[in-house]
Amino acid sequence: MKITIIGTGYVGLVTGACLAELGNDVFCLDVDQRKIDLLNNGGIPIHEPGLEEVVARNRAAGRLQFSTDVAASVAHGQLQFIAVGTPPDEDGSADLQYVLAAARNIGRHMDGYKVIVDKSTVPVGTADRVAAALREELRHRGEESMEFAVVSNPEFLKEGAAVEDFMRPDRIVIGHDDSPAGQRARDVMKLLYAPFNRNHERVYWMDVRSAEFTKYAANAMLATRISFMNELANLADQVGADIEAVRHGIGSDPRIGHSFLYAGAGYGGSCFPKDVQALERTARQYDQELLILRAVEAVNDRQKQVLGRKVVQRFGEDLTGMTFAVWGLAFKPNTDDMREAPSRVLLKELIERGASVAVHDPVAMEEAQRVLALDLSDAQLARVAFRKTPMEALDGAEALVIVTEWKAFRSPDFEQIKARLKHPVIIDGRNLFEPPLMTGLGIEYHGIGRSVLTGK
Ligand SMILES: NC(=O)C1=CN([C@@H]2O[C@H](COP(=O)(O)OP(=O)(O)OC[C@H]3O[C@@H](n4cnc5c(N)ncnc54)[C@H](O)[C@@H]3O)[C@@H](O)[C@H]2O)C=CC1
Ligand SMILES: O=C(O)[C@H]1O[C@H](OP(=O)(O)OP(=O)(O)OC[C@H]2O[C@@H](n3ccc(=O)[nH]c3=O)[C@H](O)[C@@H]2O)[C@H](O)[C@@H](O)[C@@H]1O
Repeated sequence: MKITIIGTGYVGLVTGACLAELGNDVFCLDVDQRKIDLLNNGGIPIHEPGLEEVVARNRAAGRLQFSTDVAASVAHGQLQFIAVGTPPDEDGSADLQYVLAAARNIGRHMDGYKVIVDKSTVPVGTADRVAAALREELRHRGEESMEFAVVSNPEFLKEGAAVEDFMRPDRIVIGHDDSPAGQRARDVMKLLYAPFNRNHERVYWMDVRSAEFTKYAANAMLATRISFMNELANLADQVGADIEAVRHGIGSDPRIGHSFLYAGAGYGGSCFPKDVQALERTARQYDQELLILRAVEAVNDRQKQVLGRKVVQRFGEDLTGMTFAVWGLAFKPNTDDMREAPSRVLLKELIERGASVAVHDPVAMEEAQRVLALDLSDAQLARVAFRKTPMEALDGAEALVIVTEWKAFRSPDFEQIKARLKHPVIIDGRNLFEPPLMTGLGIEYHGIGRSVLTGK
């Protein structure tokens, strides 16, 4: 099928590349000329396992092209995926300016039936606004009778596993209306997703508003589980229980399940924080307050400070003259994404208390330099040393603080850690190690919600 993807970011690029991999003819559009040039020169703007190979293979096969040419992009696909950003507005609601701009571009150039697919995460009711923007453009052209349908097809992929998630989705949610154009769109979408739906009934058909809502409900539920566990972990620290034992204990109940129950340094990334806020904002527009989600957000803001708090408890409020080693900067492993990363809150706190930091991340160091320049003053940034290896970050540091659970951090040489640090102290925001093992190695270990095992 001929498909246009508008917005070549995380979601757009992965969607475009994966649909091309299945034999479709895909045209990826972006307004960012540098991004398009990079892709046309064989580069990849994001770190995402497996993506580079899929893009290269399909470009070479002539099934995947990148361009900034709007008219050509509209002409190309009967399916027009909108995968542009929906960042938070000042009040926390989703900013729809890029989505609506994309819709208007389609309306300005289309010359026959199109299926517009809202892939971006957008508030309930957005499909109607997309349709209205498009219709207005058609009216300007005197083409108001031209047929189109807007369907909602939210994306559930995770960064760091995006290609895998897209190719083997747990579910595909598609919302369409019952008009003739909507029914026709359903047939087009059915054909598109047929390869994903061979053995299992993975596609959930519903009305458009329910599909839009499903995306927010999913992210809000996942964020709720994390905040719930983080809050209990802090209590476990107080009462002398082990949150990891508790996690196993409750996860074995199939009604609860094991996934997404890891206590840690708080959730970050481009989606949970913004989507929780946007759903709260939608509720407020209907004079309703989502009390649970307000708490989820507040707990997460507090949890992002947990590592700083543990450093202060151990080393005092004034950290002047001290250096701390920090492993992991990205908001999660296998990505270079630093959006809303808990490491940013930790680094700011340590530096404001007078400390210096020596940091290492396997892939996010370049991106970290960029975002930390926004978070910190020049003088503060001068106190951040970027180290090539995890071990180099340890030299002369008071303690090691772990923020991101990269695989490469899971089996370090503990003797070397002890030898390089001033004190054998690990403050672990992701519970990577077993506390009794650490004690046996002579390491003072501070996990999240595990104080019973360390006597801290
Ligand atoms: N990043 C993720 O893991 C996931 C993101 N989403 C949602 O997908 C949407 C996109 O997110 P990302 O891909 O992360 O954003 P992104 O910021 O990586 O990419 C968006 C792209 O759209 C381009 N763009 C903006 N306006 C445009 C226009 N009028 N025409 C063409 N291109 C335009 C931008 O230049 C940028 O390259 C958001 O709504 C997000 O919430 C959903 C699931 C997963
Ligand atoms: O809408 C989106 O953009 C995406 O948001 C999340 O994906 P993502 O943000 O890439 O990453 P996650 O793996 O969900 O992790 C989010 C944050 O939660 C934290 N987390 C996750 C799981 C857990 O048990 N504990 C925990 O603290 C991670 O460290 C990370 O900071 C969802 O998992 C995807 O399904 C969704 O498509």
